[in-house]
Amino acid sequence: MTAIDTAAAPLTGEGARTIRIGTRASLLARTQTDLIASALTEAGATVEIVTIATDGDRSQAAGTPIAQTGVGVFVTALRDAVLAGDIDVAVHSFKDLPTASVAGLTLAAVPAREDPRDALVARDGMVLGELPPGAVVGTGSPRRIAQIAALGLGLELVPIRGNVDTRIAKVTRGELDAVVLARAGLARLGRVGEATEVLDPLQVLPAPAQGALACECRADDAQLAGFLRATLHDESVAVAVTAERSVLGGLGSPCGAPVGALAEVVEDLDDDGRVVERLSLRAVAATAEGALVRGSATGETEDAERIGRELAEELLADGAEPKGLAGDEAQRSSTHVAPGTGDQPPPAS
Ligand SMILES: NCc1[nH]cc(CCC(=O)O)c1CC(=O)O
Repeated sequence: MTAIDTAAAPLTGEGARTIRIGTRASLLARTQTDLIASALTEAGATVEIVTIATDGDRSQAAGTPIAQTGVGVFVTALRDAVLAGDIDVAVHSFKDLPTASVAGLTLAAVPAREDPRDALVARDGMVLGELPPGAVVGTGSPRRIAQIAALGLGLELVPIRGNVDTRIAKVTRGELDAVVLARAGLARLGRVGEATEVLDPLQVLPAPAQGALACECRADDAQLAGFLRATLHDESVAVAVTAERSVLGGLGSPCGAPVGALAEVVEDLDDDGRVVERLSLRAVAATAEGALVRGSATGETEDAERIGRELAEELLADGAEPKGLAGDEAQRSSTHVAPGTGDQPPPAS
């Protein structure tokens, strides 16, 4: 790790240092990074966007199946660039981050979240319930597969990868009857109008942290971390995402396992009729047989981590598989996570 003298120059005003923000090359990643860059510029900072080609992007371009590209490929290159001092900030889709923290990096800000739900893009404007039995639905995510299969609609679920545009094009071209995607990706790309249904979390819970972003910087760059937090951070989102990811961690599952979780900070009345914030959390996990177990919990916002972990314990007691197979959508890499091996790094998704 290179030691960098960052404290000398201010972040705004006369003689300000330029904040270099790293992004993956995909249109969605660049759009998300632009959003963050605009907010920082608005706050008076000078920013530069640096595109980092990740191993995942390179192998995708070369046509390598995701199962051979290893874990965390979409995240590691960005993190390495921050640690090396090539960039100052990494903007990630939060749901792609492994639950383990990385030495030398700090999660400086969790910005406002997009609608976290999943969306269906189907031919002829259909919703899930209108698709005929045998209709072919593209999704490589074990979480989506488990929950959609459980609806008992007789749909054929087929693996699919690629960016948002590639996936929707398979429906437009008639190769698939429908695809399931994160609504947040569609919204950020200005294509939410192409969704034919937004899936009800009562039926399909989104991936932990879906729709949220994570802004990381070097842990020793306290000046920047403080600025990112002051400018971008949304504490309610951070609390919700903490609870959701704690379910994943509590199950011992890598991100991308067949685990759904959705938390919200809601207003409630305490015993004296005062308005208080409370955390509400729902989660779903698959059993080894592919059945679903569901649970929910509420509590104090400051207990987010414990609430998530305890809900995970309940799900385990109800038969949830302790370690699901890896891979939410593009990150599918089930060949990398052998059941029972406890010491592998968690794959990203
Ligand atoms: N696993 C890939 C991935 N990571 C983040 C998003 C979408 C944006 C988000 O969830 O914040 C997607 C695509 C998808 O699931 O459709």
